[in-house]
Amino acid sequence: MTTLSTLNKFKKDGTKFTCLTCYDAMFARMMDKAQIDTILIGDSLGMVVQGHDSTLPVSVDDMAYHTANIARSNKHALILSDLPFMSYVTLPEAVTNSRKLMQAGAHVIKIEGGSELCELVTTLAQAGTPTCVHLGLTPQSVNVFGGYKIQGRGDEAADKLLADAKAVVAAGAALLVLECVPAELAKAVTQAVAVPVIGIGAGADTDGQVLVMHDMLGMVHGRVPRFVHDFLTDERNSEHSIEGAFALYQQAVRDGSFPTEQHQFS
Ligand SMILES: Nc1nc(=O)c2c([nH]1)NC[C@@H]1CN(c3ccc(C(=O)N[C@@H](CCC(=O)O)C(=O)O)cc3)CN21
Ligand SMILES: CC(C)C(=O)C(=O)O
Ligand SMILES: [Mg+2]
Repeated sequence: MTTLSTLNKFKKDGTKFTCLTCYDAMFARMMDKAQIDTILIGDSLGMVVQGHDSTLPVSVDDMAYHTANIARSNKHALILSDLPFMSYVTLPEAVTNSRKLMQAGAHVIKIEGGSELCELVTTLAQAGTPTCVHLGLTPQSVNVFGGYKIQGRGDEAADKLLADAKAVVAAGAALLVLECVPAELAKAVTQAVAVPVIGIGAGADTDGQVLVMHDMLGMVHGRVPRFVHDFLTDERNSEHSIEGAFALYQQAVRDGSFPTEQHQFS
């Protein structure tokens, strides 16, 4: 069973670990077989499951439903669940909604933002709920960014992201996710904080990697993001099976063959 202690040990050892998004039982069982280290019930389910064009319509009840599906079906992975859009603006709301996801089976609550989350991070940690803070391209702010665009480019933006990362870790964040930031910045953040850092489109030097499951099985709607690799049709997955794709992803992240330079931004 993977715990936060396992991931902290991985960071110390330099053992790279995996995360995949998952929303239902059968895939969760296959991820258990492939020994995927951590699972994220991502609010990306709004796009890949519900058919919306952003993550904004997803509700806390949706997240709790999918979290419970996974918690019943996978006993190996550490389970992270996203608090969805506008469900953690005020402290009381954030606490109520975190409780729903923890009681549905999450082990860690993931929230998007920077140093403005510090008070919430501390409150949840004191109440027994570890947090993962998602920085960089935070999809719940797509309307602020004006699209899904790389973040943290330029000295000022990079300095702000590094300061945000340090602040939330000082406040008690247990994990970080860095999405679509230059690889050099992701490396600097990973070295600057004591907690494990999970990257997507953030280069090979973060402690862990995450992908949306559908993407890594070659099911992409629209343009294929740079950080996606299709592990289903990869020749190393000779049977082109779903379980083989999960196992290959686990192996490729562990042995450092994924991600490569073609999956990152500079
Ligand atoms: N299926 C899926 N995969 C994801 O990775 C994902 C979701 N859905 N939904 C929520 C967010 C949205 N994400 C996205 C979506 C698109 C790009 C994208 O097209 N990125 C461009 C970079 C643009 C730039 O250069 O600034 C790319 O080429 O990767 C990135 C992240 C990541 N998340
Ligand atoms: C892309 C990952 C990190 C995520 O937040 C999601 O799947 O919702
Ligand atoms: Mg998300």
